[in-house]
Amino acid sequence: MISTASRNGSSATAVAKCTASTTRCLMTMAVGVIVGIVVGVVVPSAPVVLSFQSPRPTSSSSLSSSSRSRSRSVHSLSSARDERMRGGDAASSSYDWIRRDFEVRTKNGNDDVTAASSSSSSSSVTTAGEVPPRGVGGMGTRAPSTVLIYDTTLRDGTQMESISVSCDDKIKITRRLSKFDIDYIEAGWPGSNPKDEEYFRRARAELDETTFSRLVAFGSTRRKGVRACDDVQIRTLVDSGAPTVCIVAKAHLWQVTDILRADPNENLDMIRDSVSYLTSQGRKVMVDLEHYFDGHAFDANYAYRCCEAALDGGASVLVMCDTNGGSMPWDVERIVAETISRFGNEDDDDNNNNDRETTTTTTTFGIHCHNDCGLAVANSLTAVRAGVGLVQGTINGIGERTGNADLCSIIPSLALHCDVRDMSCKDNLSDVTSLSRFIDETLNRAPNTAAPYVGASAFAHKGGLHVSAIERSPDSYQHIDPSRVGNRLRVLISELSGRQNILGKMRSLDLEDHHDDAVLNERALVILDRVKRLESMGYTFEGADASVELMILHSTMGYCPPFQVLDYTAQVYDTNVDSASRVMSKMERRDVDMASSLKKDPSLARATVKVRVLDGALPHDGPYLDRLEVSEGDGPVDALANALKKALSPSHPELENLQLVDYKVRILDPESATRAATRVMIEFKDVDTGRKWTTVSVDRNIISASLNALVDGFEYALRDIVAACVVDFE
Ligand SMILES: CC(=O)SCCNC(=O)CCNC(=O)[C@H](O)C(C)(C)COP(=O)(O)OP(=O)(O)OC[C@H]1O[C@@H](n2cnc3c(N)ncnc32)[C@H](O)[C@@H]1OP(=O)(O)O
Ligand SMILES: CC(C)C(=O)C(=O)O
Repeated sequence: MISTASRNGSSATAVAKCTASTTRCLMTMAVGVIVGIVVGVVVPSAPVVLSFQSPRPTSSSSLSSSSRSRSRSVHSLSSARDERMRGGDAASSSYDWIRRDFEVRTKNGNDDVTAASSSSSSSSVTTAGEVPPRGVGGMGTRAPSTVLIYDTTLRDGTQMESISVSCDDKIKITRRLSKFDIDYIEAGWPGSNPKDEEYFRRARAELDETTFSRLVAFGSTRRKGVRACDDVQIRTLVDSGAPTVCIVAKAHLWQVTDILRADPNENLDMIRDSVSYLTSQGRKVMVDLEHYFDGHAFDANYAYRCCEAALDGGASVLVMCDTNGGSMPWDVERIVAETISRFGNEDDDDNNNNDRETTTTTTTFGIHCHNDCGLAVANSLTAVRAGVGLVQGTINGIGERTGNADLCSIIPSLALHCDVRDMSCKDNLSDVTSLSRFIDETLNRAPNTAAPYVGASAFAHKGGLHVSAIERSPDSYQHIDPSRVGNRLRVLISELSGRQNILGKMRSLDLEDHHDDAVLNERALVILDRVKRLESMGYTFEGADASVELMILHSTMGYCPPFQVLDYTAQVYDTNVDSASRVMSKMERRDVDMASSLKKDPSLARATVKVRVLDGALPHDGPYLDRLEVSEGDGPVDALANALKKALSPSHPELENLQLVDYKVRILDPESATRAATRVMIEFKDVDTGRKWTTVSVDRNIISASLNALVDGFEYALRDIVAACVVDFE
């Protein structure tokens, strides 16, 4: 009932004989290897057999002996080209990305970016080797020297679409924020739901006198017509046990009359009574003045009366909120400055009392911004410049609608670009990237790779001109040293790369097997040319570091891949055929197929893989063995991966730790329908070390593209062995 066919690759004979001296090169003959594949989908009366021949793409093929000699003969290239290559002054550049990072700054005895910029800002002339000033710095005279950070990830953050956090995760996040020395953690609204009530019960034990952060319970002013002491919601705030409570109060006259539908004076009473009752219960009270900026524009006097009511009640922090996120930075600056000059303590140097332990006397002003115009961070920093001493925000900027001000941008900006001297979490700045990723991970969100400071792309350099410049000084295209926020510089390889992208990558891999710059340059140009050509065919290398690394390894003298696929077959069986040959309806058939694929029936696909594999220890003149294995799987790619692992593991048991974690397929020219070129990207993980890497391959045959991406992934897993080969060679 099942019929299949296989076809041996012609390469088997091409590499059949090898002596010890030729062993080194044997595995490098992958170019031109023809592998055969058969995909057979069998139905009872009419077996269908599709067969393809697909050469292994040359992206990860090794440098053949002829191409090696090409690499050796680069000195003979035209002198004009040599000149161009040498123009890069490669001999004098160390290109040691991380270690040399900001060497210039430390050489000048100045390790502080802010100080560097402000201290030298009067001079516009720099001498060679000096990092020029950024031009502006500091926050002006009204900015306080101390800024308190108030995190509302667990309250406003959870008001974002698609975010929901369990009580356990809330506790986990609280611990992590406290470890970062966040001053205040607003963790929920105990009057809102049982989960938040439970959270406060449990969190009391977590955040006690010994922990740095102060826990805040959030709520609102009392309801109309109810005494504060009788208001159920206010009661839950007290019962939460949180030492600090923050209540939202309407500060916009129109919102009061038309939305809350309260008398303006009653709203003032609601604010005053609520604050006063909560302070009488021993709580430190903060008031979030909702719609403050719009309310100020509508009727500044009423907005001020709301401030007065809160102060009368004994509030210690007044937070001005840009609730709808529509305020411009200049309006924020003006309104904050006007408010602080009206209510701030003129005798206080900072116009603010930013002592987080204070419960009465002078007032701290705070800011809470939403990101509806993409200005939440700018508005928050502007408010600090105008005098506020407490900034509310969330990790990664999550929050209602388009989110809140992102503390992962605000904290580093205050620490590195402004004159804020005193901020509790400043000493933990290098932990901010890890904090950001922890929150995304816990909330099950895909990280924003372009996030300032903490995103994976925040210090990733792609354009050739940029990379060539940062080779001379990372300052040329970076506003800070990434390590200050726990991030790292990355160089991406793509069709927009220049020679320096490749050279940088080669050096970062420590594969400088040749000390002649001209040879390295030429090799970089060959690889660059190849990258550009392959990307024009649909490859994309910037997300496939492992394939890039292998391409470089394959161009390195002395490199021999640890194995080579000689041929393979992949077969797909249809075991759901009704033996009585009953004709099934389309729907019926689909149900049967779906049921069996969900059962994960491993006999649905079968693959064979024949490999020539380096067996034994280094140096690499150990024996090469041919091994043929067959495996089944949930589909042809799964079966191929299993067969490959089975064939290689006896020689390389470390491959048992290899796990496929992602498999992405993209059709590149959909107009070609089923003939379309397919890009396959596979992500692998070493379960032992947790390390991940991604490979890419493109082919019109999806099975072939998949196999090639698999081969790269397996070869990459063995790169330490092959890297040792390279060093051994010279
Ligand atoms: C700008 C902000 O982000 S504020 C925080 C917003 N966050 C949330 O709303 C999340 C948690 N919310 C909840 O769980 C619920 O909405 C609750 C428990 C607070 C209230 O639920 P309910 O009692 O069913 O009321 P509902 O949500 O339908 O309406 C809100 C009520 O609060 C009133 N209200 C709104 N703001 C205030 C305020 N500052 N002070 C007093 N009452 C207020 C509204 O007028 C309305 O009362 P009304 O219908 O009598 O006029
Ligand atoms: C409750 C306050 C702080 C709020 O979320 C807002 O006004 O946006």
